[in-house]
Amino acid sequence: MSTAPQDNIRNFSIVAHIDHGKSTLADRLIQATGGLSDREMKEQVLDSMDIERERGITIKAQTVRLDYKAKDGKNYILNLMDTPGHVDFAYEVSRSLAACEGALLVVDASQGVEAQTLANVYQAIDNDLEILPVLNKIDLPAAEPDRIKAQIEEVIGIDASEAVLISAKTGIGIPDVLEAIVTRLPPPKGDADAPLKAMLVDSWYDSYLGVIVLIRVIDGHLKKGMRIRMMGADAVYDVERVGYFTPKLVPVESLGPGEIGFLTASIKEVADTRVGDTITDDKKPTAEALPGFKPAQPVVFCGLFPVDAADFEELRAAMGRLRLNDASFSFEMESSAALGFGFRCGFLGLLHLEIIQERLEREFNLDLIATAPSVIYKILLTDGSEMDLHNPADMPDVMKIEEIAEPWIRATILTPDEYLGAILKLCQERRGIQSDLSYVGTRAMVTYDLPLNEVVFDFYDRLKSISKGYASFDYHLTDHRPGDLVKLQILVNGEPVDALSMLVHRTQAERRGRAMCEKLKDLIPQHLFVIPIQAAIGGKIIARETVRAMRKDVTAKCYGGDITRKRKLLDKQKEGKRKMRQFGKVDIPQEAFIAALKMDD
Ligand SMILES: Nc1nc2c(ncn2[C@@H]2O[C@H](COP(=O)(O)OP(=O)(O)OP(=O)(O)O)[C@@H](O)[C@H]2O)c(=O)[nH]1
Repeated sequence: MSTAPQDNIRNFSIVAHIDHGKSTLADRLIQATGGLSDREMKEQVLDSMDIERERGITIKAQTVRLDYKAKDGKNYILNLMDTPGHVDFAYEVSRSLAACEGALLVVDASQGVEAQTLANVYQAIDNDLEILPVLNKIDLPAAEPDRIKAQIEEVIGIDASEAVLISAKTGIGIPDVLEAIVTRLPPPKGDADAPLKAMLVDSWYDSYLGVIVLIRVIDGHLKKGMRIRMMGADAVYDVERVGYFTPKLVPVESLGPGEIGFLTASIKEVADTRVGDTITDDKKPTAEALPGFKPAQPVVFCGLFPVDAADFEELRAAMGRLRLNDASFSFEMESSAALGFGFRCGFLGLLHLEIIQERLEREFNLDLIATAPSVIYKILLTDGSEMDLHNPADMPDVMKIEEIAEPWIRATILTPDEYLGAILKLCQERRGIQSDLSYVGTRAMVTYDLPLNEVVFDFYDRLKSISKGYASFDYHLTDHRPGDLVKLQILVNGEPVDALSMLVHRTQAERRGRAMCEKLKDLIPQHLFVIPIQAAIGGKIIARETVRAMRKDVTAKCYGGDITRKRKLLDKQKEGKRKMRQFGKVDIPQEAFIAALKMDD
């Protein structure tokens, strides 16, 4: 089978803010071009994982090849790369964009431009992609296509006069999108006669085929049986299979310039493949490698411990399985006086953390305790050396610390005007420094520099709740800045609970400590003795609450009469017991930890 002429190829991504209809549009395009029969067509085929489907968010970038016969009578190959919309996965967006010539910019015609619309479209513009604006949801009575067109021009600065108007839900405008892809997006321009040069876009583990590598061929041809070299990893493999997805897997003999597809080559682990690496012909290598990507670095850390210590090995195995397909998730063993053996885990952000935790609990049936999330602090010691601190429990003695620096982010928030006051207040409380405020029609766009430490604590939930869900938010890491940071410890019955200790800014310590003590007071069940709960910095107690002693046995009020009721109570206690951890003489229920994680002001 010969490879496709480049003039008939279009490679594109869809960029959008969350919920503006990217997945629905992708489904429609697959359906309209006959990639799957109606029977095979399940809702949102590109979102393959259960959790994605349930939450309606796209996590792993996927690619499908569509065959399209255009009005000019020619057959085209359209490669659609799906991209995730959430800030935690911005890295996956950037690598998908690097493999394309064009992008559909999908904007909800009733909502308009949002924070992630901006973040994603700027990435596409930075990658020199041709942008095709698409206004979705025009079936909604609230749709205002003309106003949103003007908004796109004003805010993003691209021509939106010929934006395609569609409803991905009802199917209106889908044929126009397909025609616009062919007529308005450029074809790839590779050199067919040059040595093979391909970009490694993504890789994942498949239980039948082993590691599957998604690639974009730039120049030359990738053929079955050929010996390839991964230039960055400096490894050599023999190609076993070559093909593409429709989304069904279709094997072919070779892929030519401009094509997107996959290869398998007995690669053992996903960790052996580097996203952005250059793949070339080992016999006739390309002269120059592609610039490559920086690997995605975990920015949020937390401890994950099994509720039942006997599940430790199972947890290790489950994490290993998840990591096979998610190189941005990291874990290493950790032991805590309070929680026993577990793992210190690194994530791209809070959503990533929640998803991994949920998958471990749901797919592997594990009961977990998560400690409060933390960021990476850079500590300068008095002896001149530096260290990265991932876990507050490992903080060196304050006498040895010269300076602690924390990561800062640049956040962009778009909001209807009426919520602006409350949002500015929230950012201010979180030590934010305002850097810009402008208006996009009736909506305010505000830019803040914020310490990431203040954002990992429920910032996003608070933002959503004070704006009734209307504010949108996007951020990127900027730098580390020194701050007056202290270690806040929580003592239960005089014993420090290492899993609850955290680094906080001195100005926030009392508020955080007090809130934590108040929460714990309600969450720790009464015992036969009085339990003091204290928050402390160094040796100094800054807040205190008390759990009063219990007076009598819970079953006493059953007077021994109603035996079923008594048994029920005992069962309930047993169930509760399973989820408890012992701290000295005190049992603390799992909810106390979850509450610490979700701590409100
Ligand atoms: N009325 C209407 N609703 C739509 C249309 N397109 C999508 N939706 C709905 O909007 C919601 C979000 O659509 P998705 O396709 O999941 O959005 P998405 O942008 O892929 O979201 P993420 O995968 O989370 O980034 C769903 O409830 C869709 O049914 C449309 O044209 N009209």
